[in-house]
Amino acid sequence: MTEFSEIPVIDITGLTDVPSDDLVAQFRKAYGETGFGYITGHGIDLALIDSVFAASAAFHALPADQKQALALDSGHRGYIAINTSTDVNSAHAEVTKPNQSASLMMLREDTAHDPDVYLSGPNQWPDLDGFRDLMLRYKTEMSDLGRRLMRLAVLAAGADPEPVLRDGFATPTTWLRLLHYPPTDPLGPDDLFGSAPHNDFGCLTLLAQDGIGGLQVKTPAGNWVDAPKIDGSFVVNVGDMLHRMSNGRLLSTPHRVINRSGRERYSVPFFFDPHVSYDIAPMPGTGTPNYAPINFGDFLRGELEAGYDAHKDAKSV
Ligand SMILES: O=C(O)CCC(=O)C(=O)O
Ligand SMILES: [Fe+2]
Repeated sequence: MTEFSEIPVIDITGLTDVPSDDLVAQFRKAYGETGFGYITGHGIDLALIDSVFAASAAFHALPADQKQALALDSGHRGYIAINTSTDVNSAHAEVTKPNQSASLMMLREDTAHDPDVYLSGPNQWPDLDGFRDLMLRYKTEMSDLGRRLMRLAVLAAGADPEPVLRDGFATPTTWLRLLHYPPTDPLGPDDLFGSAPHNDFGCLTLLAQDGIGGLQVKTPAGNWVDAPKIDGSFVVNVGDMLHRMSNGRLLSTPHRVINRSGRERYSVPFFFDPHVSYDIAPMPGTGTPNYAPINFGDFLRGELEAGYDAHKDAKSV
């Protein structure tokens, strides 16, 4: 493992389905050594991102009962209030207290729940003008970016993107989360986190954040490197599923959020994952497999049922 002291910046301006060898090499280095990068030149309109943050602030400012009416459902869509999510599956021993954040989670917008497709269904929308259209537009644009980055990631891992994109990502599982972190007491306990140390479980995370700061990335030696906002960029990181698909070549790196700024912090992670039917396995071209195949839907069911009451109560869905 290579020790690092900063998060690399990668400019993907003009990224097409056939990225340059130089870009693939940059991606391989960043995600093979750090697991995190700032992606610039991504083509998402910055005004669109600003509108999503404004809508998030409007949502979080709603009265508690209106938010609670959208409480997380068995399709993992809805409102997650503060002090209700602890990272119980975290491999990080220090996690004992619930995350100091509230969020609205939106997945793919299906017209109805299909009992044969885990986590299918419609979202729960707040009664705010234009909110649904804005979020669906952002999801569509971010899915397109996710697909382009996934292609780059698969190439960087040394595999052929065509079968992966076709079989895994024709109908991806997407998670759009509007996170709000109230300030935590600067004199409070050391193990009270906005987001406790964790690895992302999926493939790619594309994070937009405000200028407050607080995201930190763990190095192999156990140091924490700040990942503040760089204007016009997304912080993009690899999760556990892409780590397995790459046969360990791309790293899923622990990270956390501590908001001791004294101010409200908002962030918007977008998680880009395969369809639940997809089997996660080391891709051909990545060497002798170090991991057994697992079905993504089965894996998710285990994670969500262990971590969230909304799933414990609804195991049949
Ligand atoms: O809010 C952030 O900056 C990071 C959030 C995060 O790590 C996550 O939602 O997985
Ligand atoms: Fe994360």
